[in-house]
Amino acid sequence: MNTLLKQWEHIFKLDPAKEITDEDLEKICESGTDAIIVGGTDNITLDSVLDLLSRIRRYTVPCILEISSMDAITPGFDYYYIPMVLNSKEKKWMMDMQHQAIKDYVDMMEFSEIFFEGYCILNEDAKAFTYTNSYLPDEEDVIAYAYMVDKVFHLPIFYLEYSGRYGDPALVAKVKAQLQHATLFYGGGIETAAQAKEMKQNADVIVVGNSVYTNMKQALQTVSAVKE
Ligand SMILES: CC(C)=CCC/C(C)=C/CC/C(C)=C/CC/C(C)=C/CC/C(C)=C/CC/C(C)=C/CC/C(C)=C/COP(=O)(O)OP(=O)(O)O
Ligand SMILES: O=P(O)(O)OC[C@@H](O)CO
Ligand SMILES: [Mg+2]
Repeated sequence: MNTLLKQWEHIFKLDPAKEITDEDLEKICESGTDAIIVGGTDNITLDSVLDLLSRIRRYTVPCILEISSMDAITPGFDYYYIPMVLNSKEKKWMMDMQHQAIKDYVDMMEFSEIFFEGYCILNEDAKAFTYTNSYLPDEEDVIAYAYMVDKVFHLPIFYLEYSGRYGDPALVAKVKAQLQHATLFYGGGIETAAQAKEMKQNADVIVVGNSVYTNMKQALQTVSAVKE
């Protein structure tokens, strides 16, 4: 277990398919956030990942590649996060893509840098939801997935993903109560300091993505909101 995971509270997720100016990137990297995840669902190319990586590397903030495509895997990141989508209706998004990638990359995999994430995608309008052919689980399903991540698969991360929409704080609290080992990531629709604070009351780590591209000033305020 990487002890950093237990210390982190706030992460920005930057999408290589979206534009960000050098000035805004500097503000994000120097914001006091604990790490930057590079990731998104579609149009992720090796060139765009490498470009963003080299720009983030001007700063000391830890940089993680969240792998969504086999075409955009590259060395040079501090850590690699690998999603496994628990509520996909297709086994390939939970098991088969990861299985094939391990066959292809096993000789290059440094397991102390690689973290598998049990993903539960709860926003039907998120690209990742459609892309992975997921279904909408009810509360009992979500709690059971949390149990499986924590006690069956022993994954380091359970990721409650509402990408693009602010989620249900009460459900986050129930999931948190279920977890003894896994670190709980919450991501989705966090735009304000108040929302960041509310979700951080139960999630171990909050992830802020889209608001970097829609309201930078507010996005930056989410860092101090969880670290006060
Ligand atoms: C060369 C080298 C040193 C390699 C290092 C070794 C290494 C790390 C090898 C990798 C091994 C491995 C097991 C790879 C896995 C490969 C893979 C493609 C797995 C499938 C992942 C997956 C389930 C993808 C589906 C999409 C998804 C869940 C993406 C997660 C990110 C996410 C949810 C983004 C937000 O999406 P959304 O908001 O809906 O959309 P946009 O932001 O784009 O609008
Ligand atoms: O883009 P937002 O809605 O902030 O979500 C963050 C992250 O969980 C996306 O994978
Ligand atoms: Mg997004």
